[in-house]
Amino acid sequence: MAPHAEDGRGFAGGNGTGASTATDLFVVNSPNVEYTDNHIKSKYTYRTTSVTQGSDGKYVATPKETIYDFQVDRKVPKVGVMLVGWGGNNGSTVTAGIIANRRGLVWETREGKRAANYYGSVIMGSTVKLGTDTKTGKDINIPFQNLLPMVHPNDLVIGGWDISGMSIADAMDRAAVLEPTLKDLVRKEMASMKPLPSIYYPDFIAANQEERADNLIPGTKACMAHVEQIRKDIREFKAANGLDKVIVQWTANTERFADIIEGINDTADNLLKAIESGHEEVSPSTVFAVACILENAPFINGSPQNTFVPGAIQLAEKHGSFIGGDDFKSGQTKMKSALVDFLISAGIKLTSIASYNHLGNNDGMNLSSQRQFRSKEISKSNVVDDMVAANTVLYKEGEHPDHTVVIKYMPAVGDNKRALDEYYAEIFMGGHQTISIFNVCEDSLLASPLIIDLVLVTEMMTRIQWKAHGADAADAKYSGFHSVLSVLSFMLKAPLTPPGTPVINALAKQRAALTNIFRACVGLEPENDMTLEHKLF
Ligand SMILES: NC(=O)c1ccc[n+]([C@@H]2O[C@H](COP(=O)([O-])OP(=O)(O)OC[C@H]3O[C@@H](n4cnc5c(N)ncnc54)[C@H](O)[C@@H]3O)[C@@H](O)[C@H]2O)c1
Ligand SMILES: O=P([O-])([O-])O[C@@H]1[C@@H](O)[C@H](O)[C@@H](O)[C@H](O)[C@@H]1O
Repeated sequence: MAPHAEDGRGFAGGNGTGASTATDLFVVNSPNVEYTDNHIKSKYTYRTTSVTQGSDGKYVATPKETIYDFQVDRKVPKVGVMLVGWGGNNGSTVTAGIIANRRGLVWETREGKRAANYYGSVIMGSTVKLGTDTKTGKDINIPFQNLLPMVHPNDLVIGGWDISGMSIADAMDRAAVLEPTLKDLVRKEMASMKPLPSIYYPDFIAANQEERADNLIPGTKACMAHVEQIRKDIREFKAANGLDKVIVQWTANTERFADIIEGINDTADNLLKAIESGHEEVSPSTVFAVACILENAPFINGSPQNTFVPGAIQLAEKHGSFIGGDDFKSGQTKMKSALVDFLISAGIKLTSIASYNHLGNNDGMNLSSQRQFRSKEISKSNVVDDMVAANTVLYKEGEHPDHTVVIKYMPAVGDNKRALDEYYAEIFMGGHQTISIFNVCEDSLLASPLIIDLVLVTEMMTRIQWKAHGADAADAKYSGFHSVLSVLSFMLKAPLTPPGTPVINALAKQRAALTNIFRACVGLEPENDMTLEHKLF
């Protein structure tokens, strides 16, 4: 069958934007779920197990039920996404990809025709189990994008900033990621796309980035004028495109970590004062985060630096703005977060992980600078901590596998990042298992779908509200989720979580959390894979 563009709009109806809504594909038949013109309302019983430990050391496990009311706004808004670093490999590639999907493009390659798709997007390219067919007993799986009334990426309006003034068409050529035949089909549209000037504080990214910095807002350190300019840019982009909301993502270069300094970036008020006073330790990404928080535009950090200093998190909480991060989880780390989960939960004692990769794109060039590499080393190294700590059978308190991360800049391979990993483990009776992986990850083609997923999920979260259910909560008002969107963790290497809450890196758990929170919003139980209906008869 000739390839065709897969935009996942295969269902009739929808909300005018072409995207399907949950009611187009399924309806939940439950006394706990109510559909109105504007909302899906559900009463959801959240079941957990509380554990205490007696003086004898014995655990006591007590099942616990908490009832929530969820409310989902069914109106799919017109959404814009503004990328910081729009002219980069990721920014230009995701832009071309959305245009190609929107237009249903098919292009020639050496292996034959290829059609636009959203492979690599968990929302657009995967399915979730709705339930079991009462007649056949078989699973009924539906596209993830239809679980809730989500924005369709084809409808996203894209813009953004870059310190390089190159048009997005020229940036696409500079990135050298996409086939020439595809580039030719989108070039005209992208040639008219010009990134807005951005802020550039040289000390935060590698010196080798200076030569592309020709599209700048004046000033080389934080100031309120920069915050206000970014806020103005967001407002003007929103107005010019008739948008209902804007989501901002950092896909600009990896910055060095900022020092956390008491009195400077430890609280919201101190951070705002530090920006006003032009403190040199406030990074461009933190300035963007502050601007977005104050403009109530969700801000997602796709890079590993500590953009969200404590003051930024506190400011987001104070304003009820959404933030999320850090660092797209695209290739080597995504594989690691699944493989380590498998090994350790299978009772295999992983004792060392050697992760090496080399790449030749501009990201790699920036990371060839030690301080920027250090940011990436941190985000790539912490991904196993939760899985190790959870298995006290294999690991004593504080014991963990050796873990080395190496990144080398090798221009020749361009965006086709090579990831070489060795996993070494102890197995039964003194044996060892060695797993060696060679993984060519086309960096920007793996990251672009994550940028899309982060927009779609973040936007959906702005339309989900909750309140406690029950008589004593009769006057309770609906609220949004916590400002720090830990639900985004599936797409991120170093998931940011609300202060004091645990970080979950196991990939399967992250996906289950996302799926089951969305299921709860339509009154469906979490997927538990027990399939007792196939065992008890
Ligand atoms: N697979 C992946 O590609 C992947 C995975 C995880 C994280 N990341 C991170 O995503 C980011 C982008 O990756 P990329 O391959 O597109 O890199 P890139 O170097 O091609 O693009 C970064 C862009 O940011 C611009 N820039 C730098 N500082 C800026 C600022 N202050 N304001 C606006 N623009 C600025 C640069 O001019 C460049 O165009 C990097 O930080 C990278 O570490 C990428
Ligand atoms: O996501 P992942 O493949 O583990 O990590 C990748 C690194 O290996 C790579 O060096 C870097 O350039 C990318 O930005 C990305 O962070």
